[in-house]
Amino acid sequence: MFAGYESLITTMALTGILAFSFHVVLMAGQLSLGQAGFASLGAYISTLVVPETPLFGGLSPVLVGIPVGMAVGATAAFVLGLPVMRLRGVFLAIATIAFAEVVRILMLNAEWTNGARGLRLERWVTPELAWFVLAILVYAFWRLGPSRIGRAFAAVREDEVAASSMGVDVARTRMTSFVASGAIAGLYGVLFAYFVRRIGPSDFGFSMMLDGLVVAVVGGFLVFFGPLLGSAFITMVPEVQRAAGLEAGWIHPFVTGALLLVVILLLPGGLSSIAGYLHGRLRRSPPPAPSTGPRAGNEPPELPELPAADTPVLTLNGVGKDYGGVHAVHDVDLELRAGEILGVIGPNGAGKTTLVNMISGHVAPTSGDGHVLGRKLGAAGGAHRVARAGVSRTFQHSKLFDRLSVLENTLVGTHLVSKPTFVRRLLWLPSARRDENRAVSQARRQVQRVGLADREHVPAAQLSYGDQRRLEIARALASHPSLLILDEPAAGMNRVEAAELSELIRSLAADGVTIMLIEHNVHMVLDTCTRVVVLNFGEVIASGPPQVVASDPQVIEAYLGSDETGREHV
Ligand SMILES: Nc1ncnc2c1ncn2[C@@H]1O[C@H](COP(=O)(O)OP(=O)(O)OP(=O)(O)O)[C@@H](O)[C@H]1O
Repeated sequence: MFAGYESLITTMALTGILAFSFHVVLMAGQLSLGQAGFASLGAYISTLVVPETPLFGGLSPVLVGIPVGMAVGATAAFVLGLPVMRLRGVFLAIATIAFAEVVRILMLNAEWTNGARGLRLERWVTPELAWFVLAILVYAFWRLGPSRIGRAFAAVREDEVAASSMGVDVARTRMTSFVASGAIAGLYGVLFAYFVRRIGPSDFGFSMMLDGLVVAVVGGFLVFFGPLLGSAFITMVPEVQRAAGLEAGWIHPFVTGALLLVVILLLPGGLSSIAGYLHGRLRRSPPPAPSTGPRAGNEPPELPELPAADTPVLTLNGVGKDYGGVHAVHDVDLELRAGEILGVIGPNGAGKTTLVNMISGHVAPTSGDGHVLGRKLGAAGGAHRVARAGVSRTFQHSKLFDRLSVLENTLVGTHLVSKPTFVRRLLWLPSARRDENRAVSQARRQVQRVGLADREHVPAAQLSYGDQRRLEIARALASHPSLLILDEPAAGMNRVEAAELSELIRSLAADGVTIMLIEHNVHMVLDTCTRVVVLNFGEVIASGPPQVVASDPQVIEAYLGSDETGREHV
């Protein structure tokens, strides 16, 4: 069927498959290069089980090896992931390269692998089979993108701290993408082995890692068809070279390297981002929501009850946090009851952000104890578990997912109130669409609530500063929090915008949300809050109704009357 081109066509598909094993970790913001090791283990171990004759009905024996190779790759990734998943960036890359090298040396010295001479195998992989497997992968990644786990990958890639405060279990999400990468690399290993007919340890060396990475990066990891484009492009380089009569061996690596450089410098989203750009330009109407979009009559997901008015939401007893010799927060006692709007004010460096970081689980206290929504402060598990208890927050310095749109950012916020959809999306089950629509509906409500409905498809990075603050609030609201912590939400807003924000906060409290507002805009705090706490040098120096606190001489001395803060005075 592909007379004369079988090799080229199969190589293109196999390269695409290899690139997907890099794509899935890049999607979650990780640079792993251990795929050569997973592929090697998958390939060698599958040779122990793949029969030497066709299966019943003439099916390719490699079909037996595929699940084995995938299971081996996934298991190896899981075992390796346990120690290395705590590493980031270049350290993760180095650790995974070391793993691949260890596997290569083991295979080189083992007897059953035939050492450097390698193993001779039958060719059981046809172009049709290779492309069939690649098509399944493309389909799976297409369905993955707008699913709940796909959004979690994107959130972890864009900002791990923000992702965890939306309830995304960052460690688990990173491990999931790593194990998926191992499974796909194992799959590649099996197909590669039964295509080239002879495998040796050197086939799974550094150049294989680089090839896979280059294809994934050149194709682009923000769009599901990136590896497909990348492999088509890179595989064609030697063909074009041959057609042009350029036989020199250095041309291929040179062109590949140059291409990688051009993409990194000029096209960080890879070749597939051009397609995405053209798609956006050609479309007159705004692009659709990342999932199927809500339909008339869509209900938001089932949301848990908020705590009844006046029940304790937060209790702190003598809580403190030291950084070396700095007492960022010292001996703070605080109680917050459902329905309250608590303002926290104080000069720069007073400890406000450290206090909320302890409450939201991003920082562990060094002294004292406390409970937030029934969860012990500083308990193991991290910020995503605090979020699961019902705490949601914004950050002093915006932590938006810059490359995601307004709606996509807010959809990540629905993580805790939506259901996993990936497997059901693969099977095209109507319940997956219904659940996605519910999540979109929940997200849209929050986007509307903060006044960003007309910008829901704009990437977060392109919003004005004030709109970014609003988007952070929408994203925090999407999880239907019992306690909403707003860290300087009015920073950069003008008086009108701040007044609108104040109105929004009051309406949220009227709906039963308990709010903690850290703000330097004292007018706004006094207008909005039911109670105010003043921090100075990490300690509470005043607490009570806004007007009482505002006239406290100690507060005037420490904060309100001090010109050095440069803040608005009462
Ligand atoms: N990670 C850290 N390591 C060392 N010191 C820190 C750290 N985080 C905060 N601090 C110190 O703790 C103190 C309190 O800082 P924090 O950011 O909580 O104050 P803040 O009231 O939020 O200030 P601002 O209004 O400027 O945001 C400051 O002295 C700060 O330098």
